[in-house]
Amino acid sequence: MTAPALRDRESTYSAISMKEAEEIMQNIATKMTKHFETVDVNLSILGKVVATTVKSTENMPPARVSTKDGYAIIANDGKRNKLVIGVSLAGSVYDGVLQPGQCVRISTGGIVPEGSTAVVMVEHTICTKRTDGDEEDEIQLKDYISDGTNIREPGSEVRQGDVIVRSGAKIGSAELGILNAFGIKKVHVFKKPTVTIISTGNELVAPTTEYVPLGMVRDSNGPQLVALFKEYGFDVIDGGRVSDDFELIREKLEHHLKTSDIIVTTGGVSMGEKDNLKEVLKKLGMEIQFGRVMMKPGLPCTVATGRIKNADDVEPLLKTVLALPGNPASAWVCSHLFALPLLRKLSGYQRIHHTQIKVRLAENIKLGDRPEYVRAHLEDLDNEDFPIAHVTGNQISSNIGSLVGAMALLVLPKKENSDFIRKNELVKAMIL
Ligand SMILES: Nc1nc2c(c(=O)[nH]1)N[C@H]1C(S)=C(S)[C@@H](COP(=O)(O)OP(=O)(O)OC[C@H]3O[C@@H](n4cnc5c(N)ncnc54)[C@H](O)[C@@H]3O)O[C@H]1N2
Ligand code: MOO
Repeated sequence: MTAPALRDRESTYSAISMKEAEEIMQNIATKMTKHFETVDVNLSILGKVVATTVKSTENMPPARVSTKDGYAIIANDGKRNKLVIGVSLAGSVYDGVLQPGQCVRISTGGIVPEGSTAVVMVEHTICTKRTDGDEEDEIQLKDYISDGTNIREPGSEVRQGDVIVRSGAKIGSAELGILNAFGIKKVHVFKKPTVTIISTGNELVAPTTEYVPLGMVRDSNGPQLVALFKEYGFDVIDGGRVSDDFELIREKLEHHLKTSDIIVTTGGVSMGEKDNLKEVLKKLGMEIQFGRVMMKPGLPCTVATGRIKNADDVEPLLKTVLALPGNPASAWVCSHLFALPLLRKLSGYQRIHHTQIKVRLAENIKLGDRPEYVRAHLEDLDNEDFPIAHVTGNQISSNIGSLVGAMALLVLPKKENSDFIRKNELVKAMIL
């Protein structure tokens, strides 16, 4: 480690624009290996992305099915009175053949018997004869109906061989539903990448610490980021805390690089005399892709890549370390802007960035000398076309309170002609 008096007095990393940083991340995402797996169709696959298109193996519906409770009839037999000759309820099939002047009582989902051409709703009939007071013998149609009424034809919804879930689709309730409807037992999906979270800093103590000595800080970044990536459905390893010691950080990173695709660290990336992360990454043979980004919060946000051999991999794989600033708001915002899109891309998602909408400012906001991602709470008002954005308090990067209740990141430019962006102006917001 360099002695304080000999350290660089200017950062050796020029601050690149957000656009450049995003392009570099895109490039990394393209180069990193995607993993695949074949999994059983059950609830645990929610959120995974399908890698091989799934086609139906049968027609839906498989046979002619009634869409109403009523009577299967021959529509054009010219007879309004029909003899009730049997029953076809959902789950039990009438296997005779219908003749003119006959009908079969049928329920929604019941198989329409052979010979029948339509189903008349019970509401459109009168019972004209009954046995023992309760068994229907004959019904009368109030009106004639046409052929095909209230019948789902075989394959009318999905034909055998049709695509039911396309490659690239994220499995949600609808996809899980249709896979079950067709009895698909296994699907080939993108394997979710593994991300490890590590907090660095001599000052860190366990979040459960009751009396925190002066100068020490409870580690909130660790649990916060573990929770963030879990919230978005990724496989997260909690790598715990490590002091600012160069060797200890190196050992911890080396250990976790073997089992993770991505590591997110917090702390130790700025100009402090204990800010070792960039040097450790270089020592591990990784290439720093960028070391500062012209953004607030998150100026010293650092990303490095390197080919690392997994214990069981023959070929070394490209791994990425996102070394994020220790300030809680910086770590959280940079995780949203850089880590989540990368994780999504590796998981096979088509849309990797947060949705952007326009929102109306509830107050004046002072612009800074860097483009800024301001945390905001959104309110929907009946008489307003756009959601109203309320800033979540003091936006200093150390203010963890600014993250609570944040539903969006307002994308604000740096100050040019005006120091302020005014109340009621429309600005872009990333929905979280
Ligand atoms: N001379 C300069 N100083 C600083 C610069 C600069 O350009 N020149 N940049 C500032 C900016 S911007 C940021 S952001 C911070 C980032 O610093 P580091 O990444 O090196 O972070 P640390 O110094 O380790 O920590 C900053 C702050 O955050 C607290 N922290 C750290 N880890 C955690 C954690 N796991 N849980 C909760 N809080 C944490 C830490 O105690 C510090 O208060 O640097 C500026 N300085
Ligand atoms: O870039 Mo830092 O996150 O402003 O304090």
